[in-house]
Amino acid sequence: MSGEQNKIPQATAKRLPLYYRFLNNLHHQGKQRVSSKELSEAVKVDSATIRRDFSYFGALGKKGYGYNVEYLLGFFRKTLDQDEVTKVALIGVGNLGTAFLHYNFMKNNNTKIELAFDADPKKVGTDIGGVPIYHIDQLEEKLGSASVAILTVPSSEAQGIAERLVESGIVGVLNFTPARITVPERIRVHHIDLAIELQALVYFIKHYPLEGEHEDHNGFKE
Ligand SMILES: NC(=O)c1ccc[n+]([C@@H]2O[C@H](COP(=O)([O-])OP(=O)(O)OC[C@H]3O[C@@H](n4cnc5c(N)ncnc54)[C@H](O)[C@@H]3O)[C@@H](O)[C@H]2O)c1
Repeated sequence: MSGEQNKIPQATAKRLPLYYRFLNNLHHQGKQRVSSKELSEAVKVDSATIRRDFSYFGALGKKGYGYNVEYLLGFFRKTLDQDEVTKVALIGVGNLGTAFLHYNFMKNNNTKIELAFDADPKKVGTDIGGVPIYHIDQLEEKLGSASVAILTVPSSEAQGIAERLVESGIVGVLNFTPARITVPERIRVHHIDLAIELQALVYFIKHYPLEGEHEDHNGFKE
């Protein structure tokens, strides 16, 4: 996301892929318009938030008409750089990595795992779901124009591999290992830890019981 969209608040920007996925489905079903209420029920974000979010992109729904699906999709595609495929590399083809390779990310957006790396000679030279697996020693040679990497290696390997990725021009890392990696400030790292998410969910259930209030999918009240 870049350029003129700099002014969109981060909370709004985070919801864009969610909106995009739903609108894309509507588009495939041949729907031309959608109301904020329909959107709200589908993506579980309250309609006031949706209206505020959409106002940042100059999409003003009309009363009794709703939003034009095609206009919104066009906007999202541009904002999320969906016209261009972002090439993703996956490092570590174990339990988790294999599952990701089987999942077809392209179904909903233009982010695609193009290649994978592993240290296990039994895996090198094979492919999963059409994604070739190279030896980690070939990282620098094969990475090509991939700009994002998914890290699904043992945590002890994470820092070393992250450094090599940064050296090779990767600008974003989706880190599934429990290791907190240190990278230069210009590199964006998103950390995903199911154990921590589960613990947080259980804590929220206990301490913040819902009383019919709407929360976004990260549990934040609007
Ligand atoms: N984020 C989560 O919610 C979550 C859930 C489960 C596991 N994990 C983490 O994800 C990581 C992977 O878990 P898993 O169950 O798939 O493990 P796994 O042992 O099945 O897979 C790890 C893979 O990494 C490869 N590998 C090892 N060293 C390497 C190196 N230097 N370079 C390239 N590849 C290398 C191994 O050959 C193996 O194929 C672990 O760090 C684990 O703690 C995270």
